[in-house]
Amino acid sequence: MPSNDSSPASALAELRNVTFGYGERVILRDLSLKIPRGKVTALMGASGGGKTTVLRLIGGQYRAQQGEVLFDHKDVGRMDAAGLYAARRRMGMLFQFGALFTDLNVFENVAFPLREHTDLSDALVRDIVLMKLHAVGLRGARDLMPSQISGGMARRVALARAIVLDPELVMYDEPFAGLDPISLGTAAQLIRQLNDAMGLTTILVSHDLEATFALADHVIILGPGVVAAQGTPDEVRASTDPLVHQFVNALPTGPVPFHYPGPTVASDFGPLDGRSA
Ligand SMILES: Nc1ncnc2c1ncn2[C@@H]1O[C@H](COP(=O)(O)OP(=O)(O)OP(=O)(O)O)[C@@H](O)[C@H]1O
Repeated sequence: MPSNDSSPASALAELRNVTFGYGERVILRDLSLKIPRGKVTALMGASGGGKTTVLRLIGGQYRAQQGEVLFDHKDVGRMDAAGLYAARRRMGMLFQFGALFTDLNVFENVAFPLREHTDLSDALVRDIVLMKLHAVGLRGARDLMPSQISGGMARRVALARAIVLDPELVMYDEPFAGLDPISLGTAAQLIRQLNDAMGLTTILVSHDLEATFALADHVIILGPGVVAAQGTPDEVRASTDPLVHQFVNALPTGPVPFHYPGPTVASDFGPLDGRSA
């Protein structure tokens, strides 16, 4: 049953006044948000708003230019290589499209993080991999190659791989992209079940409003670089913020601009120097 508890003590990850840009272009401006422990938090918002960037900051792939990115109360941006490696060991990630290694079979794809990060015996690796594959309904598909399974199955293999190290935090970046409705429903149910059965904390970046609102305990809508709304799915749905209204009602017009920022129309289409209009 979804519940909502975002008291400070229960945050597993947190951004405090984070400013981050790629080069000159500022993507996140003084952004603060909390990822409550044990919950499924959906991070949503218009394309390019910085959702994947937030995951990359929590995962330590990038460092904030200002502010703190905390994982279990420690600043990821200040960790040395060993600290970061240890923190990442506690995180599972499924990045966009959850690509599998095409030259490894299903079993070896899921076993990969175990072989990289542990020196467990082959017998133990086999038991853990089969347990995770069982959890996603694919124990019987262990010997198949990625080319022999459907897109929905591949996503479930990627889910099994994301949780194979028994992470505390699992981050899914668009796990539903490109799935048919049945596979999408299965993936959504699995994300919920894995979160609850394994006592995980989940961050889910998704554009699928219906599936995500049905699944999440806590929803954060990012506007351009800031939190536009957060709360339970019902609270966010009821928000009167114009950007949130546009987003949850999938309206083509509103504060989210159609055009990527650039030169004015007049300067792009106006007369060229030396050319007659
Ligand atoms: N490595 C990079 N170098 C330069 N700019 C980048 C890089 N990665 C992302 N960006 C830019 O940063 C902005 C935010 O990107 P990000 O992927 O975090 O957004 P998003 O909200 O996840 O978008 P989407 O929903 O489309 O995946 C985008 O405008 C993107 O073009």
